[in-house]
Amino acid sequence: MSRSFRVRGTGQEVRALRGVDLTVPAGSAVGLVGESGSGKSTFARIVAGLLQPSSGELELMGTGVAGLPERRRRRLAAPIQMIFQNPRASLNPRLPVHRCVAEPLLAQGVRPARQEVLGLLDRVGLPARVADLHAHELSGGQCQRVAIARAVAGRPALIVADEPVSALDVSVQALVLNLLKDIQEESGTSFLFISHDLGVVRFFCDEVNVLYLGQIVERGDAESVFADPRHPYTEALASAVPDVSDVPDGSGADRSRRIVLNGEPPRPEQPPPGCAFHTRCHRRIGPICDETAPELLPTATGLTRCHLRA
Ligand SMILES: Nc1ncnc2c1ncn2[C@@H]1O[C@H](COP(=O)(O)OP(=O)(O)OP(=O)(O)O)[C@@H](O)[C@H]1O
Repeated sequence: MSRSFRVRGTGQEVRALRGVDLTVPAGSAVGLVGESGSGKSTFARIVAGLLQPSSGELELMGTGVAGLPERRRRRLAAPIQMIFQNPRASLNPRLPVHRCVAEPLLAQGVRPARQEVLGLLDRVGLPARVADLHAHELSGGQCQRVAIARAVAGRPALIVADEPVSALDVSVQALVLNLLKDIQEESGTSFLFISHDLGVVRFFCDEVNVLYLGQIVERGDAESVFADPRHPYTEALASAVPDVSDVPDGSGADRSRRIVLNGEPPRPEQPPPGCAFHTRCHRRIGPICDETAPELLPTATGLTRCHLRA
């Protein structure tokens, strides 16, 4: 699917997504990784029904949603829950925590018993007293736990987690990630997991999709994409992930292997001709990269969009 925006003032068109085709199979965790502006949130918002694609179609549980009456579309989308980057902003500040958590159930016409809500809070590691507090009385990590309790309350088929740990302190990130992983493994809920951090996506996901300027440039199972990246952009992302086994004192990344990309990503309203990545690529092989857009083609382990490694 594709999605464009008109920039106010200039009237220029931003092609935020350019033919992104992605499936989240039941029970699996699919990751979408890329820099800021690559189109990750646009994709998440389309899946969550907050935005329409400009072309292409979203299918939920095998049914295309385009042209469906609103009530039917809502019913199809009911088993989808979102977890956002900013946990405090995603909770209604006027409601106590127990009401925030109960929201998806109330939307389904079910009024949960207090005990059920306390059980959900317990599942995300929060004590019962938190139920009567408001978002402003909680830490960022606690807010994200509440948001997770709310997301799982209605037993969703799919959770779209858009940068769920990026706004949290590093010390809390691992706790929240482990919690999400436990939930995924216990409940079999499918996840579309979005992050700019390939290390986080590798930990969480079965399959990884790498997005660059609104296009998927690599897809494969998480371990192969990380250990044997086929696209130079993925290679650079992977090299930035600290590998404690690389350095004698185990303190962080081996900087000698780190690939630093040249410059900022090009502006999405003016993507470069040829391969969109050629302006920053450390493996550019010649004019073909500057002039001809590579297709997303199969490799031994997945798909890649690169003249060099297809
Ligand atoms: N409503 C909008 N109007 C105009 N341009 C938009 C709109 N929403 C997104 N864009 C543009 O689309 C491109 C993709 O944005 P998107 O937020 O999907 O990227 P992202 O990968 O999620 O980045 P970030 O991590 O910074 O949120 C960006 O260039 C952004 O400026």
